[in-house]
Amino acid sequence: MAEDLLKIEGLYKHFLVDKKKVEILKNINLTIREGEFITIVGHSGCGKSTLLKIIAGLVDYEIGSVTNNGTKISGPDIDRGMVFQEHRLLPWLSIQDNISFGLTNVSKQEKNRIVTDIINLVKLDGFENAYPHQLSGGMAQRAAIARGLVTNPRILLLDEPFGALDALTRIQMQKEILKIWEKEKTTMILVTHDIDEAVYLGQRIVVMSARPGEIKSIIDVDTAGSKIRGSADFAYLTNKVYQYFFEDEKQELEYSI
Ligand SMILES: Nc1ncnc2c1ncn2[C@@H]1O[C@H](COP(=O)(O)OP(=O)(O)OP(=O)(O)O)[C@@H](O)[C@H]1O
Repeated sequence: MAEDLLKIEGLYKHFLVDKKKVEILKNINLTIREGEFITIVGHSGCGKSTLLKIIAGLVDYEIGSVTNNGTKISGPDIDRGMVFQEHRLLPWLSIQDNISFGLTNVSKQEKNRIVTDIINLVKLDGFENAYPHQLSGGMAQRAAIARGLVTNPRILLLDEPFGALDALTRIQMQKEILKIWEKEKTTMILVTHDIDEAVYLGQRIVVMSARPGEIKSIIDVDTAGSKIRGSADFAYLTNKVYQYFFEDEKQELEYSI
């Protein structure tokens, strides 16, 4: 059994908007084990990105505790890489320079070796010297994933990484991120509003309520069949998430009839 790595306990978060307190996250409790692939699915605005940013150390919180390997998270660290929906590559740097940007304290030779390996991993060989505008959306997102992985983080946080891609590229990228996860064994936490994606990628699926985001359910994806789109297991799981996802709306609908 893998070790517990990330522990979120009794986490609450609010933002002040127009001097008014807006509750964003409510009593989040979640323990993530080393090497797990966790997907977090929830309605737009339920606080998924905020939760990821708190784990990344980019946003603070009022109540609760978030620890990484027993240490309270108090800011960003190379231990936690992040990939956003937009690739955020620097347009004036080549792909290899973008990827190696965060690599400090290594010799030039070591840097070249690491970047070559990671470029192979994300299948961008031949495009080392290209610039971001010369890549397709999927390729740019692969470069962003490479940049997130280049420091060999223990945890990779993925905030809707495939959200801006067309449906076919998205499916391709989902397959690729699974292969990368299987090879690198990095703990991955991916936020999405796509139920299909959450089921296909996650070993556990965290389903959140609408804002203020609370965890409604954590679903284990434990059969091989559940990774095969079109299988009965896959359909069963997507339906299960769907039920949780639209529970509130169903209730509202029932009340209004
Ligand atoms: N810096 C901020 N200041 C004030 N409010 C914020 C800030 N960041 C986020 N919010 C608000 O917090 C809520 C949750 O935002 P968040 O981006 O975490 O949601 P999300 O679930 O990731 O949504 P989406 O799927 O649409 O990206 C939203 O209502 C948003 O307006």
